[in-house]
Amino acid sequence: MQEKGGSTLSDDSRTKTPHVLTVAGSDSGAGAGIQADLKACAARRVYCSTVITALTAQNTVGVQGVSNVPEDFVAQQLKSVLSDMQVDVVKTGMLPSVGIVKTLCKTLREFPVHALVVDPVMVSTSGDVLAGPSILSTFLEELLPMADIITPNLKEASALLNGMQLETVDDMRSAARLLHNMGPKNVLVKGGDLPDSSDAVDILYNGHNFYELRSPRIRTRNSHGTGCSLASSIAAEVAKGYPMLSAVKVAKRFVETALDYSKEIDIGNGPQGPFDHLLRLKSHSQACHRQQPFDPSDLFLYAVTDSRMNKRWGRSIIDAVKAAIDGGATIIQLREKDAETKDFMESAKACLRICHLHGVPLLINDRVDVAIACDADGVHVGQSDMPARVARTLLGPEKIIGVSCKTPEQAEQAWVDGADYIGCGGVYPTNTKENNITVGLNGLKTVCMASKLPVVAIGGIGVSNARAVMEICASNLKGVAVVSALFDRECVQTETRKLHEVLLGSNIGST
Ligand SMILES: Nc1ncnc2c1ncn2[C@@H]1O[C@H](COP(=O)(O)OP(=O)(O)OP(=O)(O)O)[C@@H](O)[C@H]1O
Ligand SMILES: Cc1ncc(CO)c(N)n1
Ligand SMILES: [Mg+2]
Repeated sequence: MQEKGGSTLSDDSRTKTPHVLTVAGSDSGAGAGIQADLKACAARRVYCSTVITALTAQNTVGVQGVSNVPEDFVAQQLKSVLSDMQVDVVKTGMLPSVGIVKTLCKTLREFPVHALVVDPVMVSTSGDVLAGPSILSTFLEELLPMADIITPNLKEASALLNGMQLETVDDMRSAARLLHNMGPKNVLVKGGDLPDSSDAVDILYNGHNFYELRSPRIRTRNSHGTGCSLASSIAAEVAKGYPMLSAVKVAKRFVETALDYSKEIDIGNGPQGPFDHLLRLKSHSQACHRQQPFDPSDLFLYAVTDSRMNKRWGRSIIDAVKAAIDGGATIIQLREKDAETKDFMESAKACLRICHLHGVPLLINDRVDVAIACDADGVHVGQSDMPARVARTLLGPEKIIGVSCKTPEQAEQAWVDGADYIGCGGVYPTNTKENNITVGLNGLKTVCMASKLPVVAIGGIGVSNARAVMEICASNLKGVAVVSALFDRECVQTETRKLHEVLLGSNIGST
């Protein structure tokens, strides 16, 4: 065992994080270059270090300026990274001078890596020159023979082949074969710019077989940086250990998915906008749905729907939610144990619109997938559902997570796992849950005292006993959660209103 930074991990027990080093130019608009590489690697879950070869002043209109990084400073960056970090794959983008290409090749001979992905960037889609023809011979003589794959677009393939005309998929095949003769193990000729093609067609050639990779062409303005992102994603998959053909297929599918997700993004006034690698950006109207972070006072009157009760009373889940909100419910949880997933998603989306219109948060019971798919405000999980810590990594920091707890130990775990509140019960016996152990008012009080989180009481609570529950006088008991007392009744709105009045008269209502 070796002492390392205070820990006693031996070297072979350190897990290896796949690592791509990108050697490329900065794009100030952040759609392409280093910035695209970082985002693509993050999206593909691979660590990415960066050696910057040039700064470009660039936006969605074009490239307004270029300033090369001095060759010896590129060398210094390369050495800093490669001498310390375990890089699996080097990916190159903009290499603006012969000196920089030579420096890179020399350093790679000194610090060999598992694979080299070369995106022979020369001209941006806007038509601006990023690496002039003077570098062609160094590319051909030194860099290409070291590459595991090169990924030229049509113009770049043509430039590397002395101006050969490339207009059809057959031309792309010929180009791939000729480029392969120059030494790289694989050649991917990208057809993003192929005229009149309803598909995005790329040709991969490994010296033995041709693979025609097709995906539907996404109709979008936001395709700036597709080339850089594709090459980085290939590097990321190779760094994980995938063979080249799988890596290219996954990378292409990734670019396609991100382009499709990003169709509506509106950044910049030029002809080619950036896309969203992380599939996370939202439009302003979507982002405004629910501005407030979780407020524990929302737990005041917590209505939990029940599909069987709705069926018994012949009401839709949407009508049930509407009536509860009209009666004064302050938060809604959809608990649909029997619904088909597709129906559940549709109803959840409709309920979400209603809840947001009234500023009421909507949580989904148990089904983290449904919560993510319809962008609900959060989830409520039980002790045998997905652990709150896992739900938190899936849902992100801003969503609400509640956990059912009966004991102080469970309440402590919910806190450690990053939950926002706990639901404690059953306080009283209930027929909503079979074989449910009742904790009683004493159990509720014990959990409240032990919990660092706000608590909502649940189980057999209604108009007749809500006051007694609130009178246990725990400052973190913020409200009551109810199912039958609202939804197993003729008029949901009336029952909710009655309960609301009782709660207002209790000590939390008055504080
Ligand atoms: N509209 C589109 N829909 C789907 N896939 C696309 C689209 N445009 C490009 N692609 C794919 O994206 C990848 C990059 O191809 P492209 O030919 O655009 O590279 P490039 O010109 O080097 O990119 P850049 O715009 O960064 O310079 C390829 O796999 C290509 O098939
Ligand atoms: C910095 C940089 N690298 C690569 C490209 C090619 O998309 C670009 N436009 N800018
Ligand atoms: Mg292009």
